[in-house]
Formats: sequence, structure tokens, C-alpha cells
Amino acid sequence: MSDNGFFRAAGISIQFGGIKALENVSLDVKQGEVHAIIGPNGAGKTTLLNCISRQYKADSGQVFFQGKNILKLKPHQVVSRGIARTFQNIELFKNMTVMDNMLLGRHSQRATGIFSDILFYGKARQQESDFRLKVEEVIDFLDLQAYRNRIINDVPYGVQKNVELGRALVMEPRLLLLDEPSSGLNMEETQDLAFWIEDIRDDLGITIILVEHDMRLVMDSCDRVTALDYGGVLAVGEPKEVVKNPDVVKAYLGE
Ligand SMILES: Nc1ncnc2c1ncn2[C@@H]1O[C@H](COP(=O)(O)OP(=O)(O)OP(=O)(O)O)[C@@H](O)[C@H]1O
Repeated sequence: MSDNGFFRAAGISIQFGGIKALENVSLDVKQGEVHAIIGPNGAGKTTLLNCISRQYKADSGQVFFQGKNILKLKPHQVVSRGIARTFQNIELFKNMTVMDNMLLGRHSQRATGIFSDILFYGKARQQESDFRLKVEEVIDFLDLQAYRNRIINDVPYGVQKNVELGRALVMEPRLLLLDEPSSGLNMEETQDLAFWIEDIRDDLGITIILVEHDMRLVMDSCDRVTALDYGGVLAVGEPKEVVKNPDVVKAYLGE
């Protein structure tokens, strides 16, 4: 178990055909930290995130979140336990508005079904207005007011990335998984992202695991780093230590 028992993946292995994408990988994340997973292309970073969120089924290993093993859960059950995520390629409904995309995220969490909605109309209505309130809160938090009624296809890429982040936040997660949040962003947008990450951790109290290639963002925004290469862990520690680790330097620069 990690220092405060918040999150631990232990001995995760998965292979595709003959390719060992991850072999006996462990990841410890403390509550309240921003933890980066770094490594060269094909190192297994996204695969690890996918095993945690259960998009992929690991061949072996355990994932403990707040003391419970979540490795047998379905992806939506993982979300209900308090783990939300974003994807490397934005996965939004491109012909719907910013607001509706966020509401959809929240609806996947609804506690009432269609029959109870009919029987307990008042309760369903209350739930709907709670959803809207939460979505409005996140729209304010991420400064998305100007875009709330715009169609996703019509807003800049950087805003789309923020909406995806918002859709994860409306789930009110305790742990947020971000897959390459800075990819496709310009320098200014990446700086803004660094502020959002800090605010999400400090103001919302959400722990973050992010897969990231932008080393400046990793150095500026992350508390700890796990470096992977060829499906194995190379190093774990504070960003300034990990980037100096000879194995990590070698993995990035080649022999
Ligand atoms: N669904 C899949 N089917 C087959 N092979 C896969 C699948 N997912 C990942 N892999 C393989 O597993 C290895 C690790 O891939 P992964 O996407 O996790 O790397 P990564 O570190 O996230 O790379 P990048 O930085 O380029 O996104 C690669 O060899 C990849 O081709």
C-alpha cells in the first residue's frame, strides 16, 4: 500500500500478441499529489492508464484505490468509485454544445433509472438541477462561460481539451487520470494548463496522474514522477531527481 493507502497499482502485466506492453509495473500515488508518468514513445504509459481505468484488462496485477481492489471492476464502476479520465485524442460529441457534453458526462453518474424517474419525478428533477449546478460550477472554474452554448466542432482545439477536462471534473472524482493533456496545445495554453492542474489539486483537492511528454510541464507542475521504458519502471521520485537518473537519460537519448 502507498504511504497513505490512497492508490497503488502493483505488478501490472499485459501483452498484446507477442508484445509485452507492461511487465510487473507498480505505481504508488499519494493523496493530494500530481504524479507524472513519463517515458519514450511506446514505453507503456497510456497502457498503464488504460489498465487503471479498465479500458484494458491487465493479464496480472492488482490496483488498489482507497483500500479496495478495483481491477475487476467495469470502466463505469471505476468512475463511480471516484476515478475519472481524459483521453489522448479528444473524445467529445463534436456536434453537441460544450454544456451538453458536460451534462452527458454527469448523466453517466445518475442514480435514478427511467422507471424511478417516472415514479419519482420530483427526485429526478432535483437530480437534473443538481447536475446543471455542478456543470455550471465547472464551467466557471475552467473559464468556459464564453463557450457554454457553442458546438464543439466550432471551438478552438485548446478549448475542446478544456471541455474534456471539464467533463471529467463534473464526475467529482477523487483521482483524475489525464492522458497527454498538453498535446496539441500552444505554449500559452500549456501554461494555462499548468495553472488548472495546480488549482485542481489545491482548490478541488483532487489527486492527479498524468501521462505527459512536455518536460517543462512535468518539472513545473508535478510532485513526483514514474519513468517507464519498454513496459518496465526505470525510476520513481521527484521530477528533478528522475530527469537526472542515468537510465532515464539513456532511454530518452538512446545509447
Ligand atoms: N490495443 C493495443 N493493441 C496492440 N498493441 C498495443 C495496444 N495498446 C498498446 N499497444 C502496444 O503496447 C506498447 C505500449 O503502448 P502505449 O500506447 O502504452 O505507449 P506510450 O508510452 O503511451 O506511447 P506514446 O507516448 O507514443 O503514446 C506499444 O508497443 C504499443 O504498440
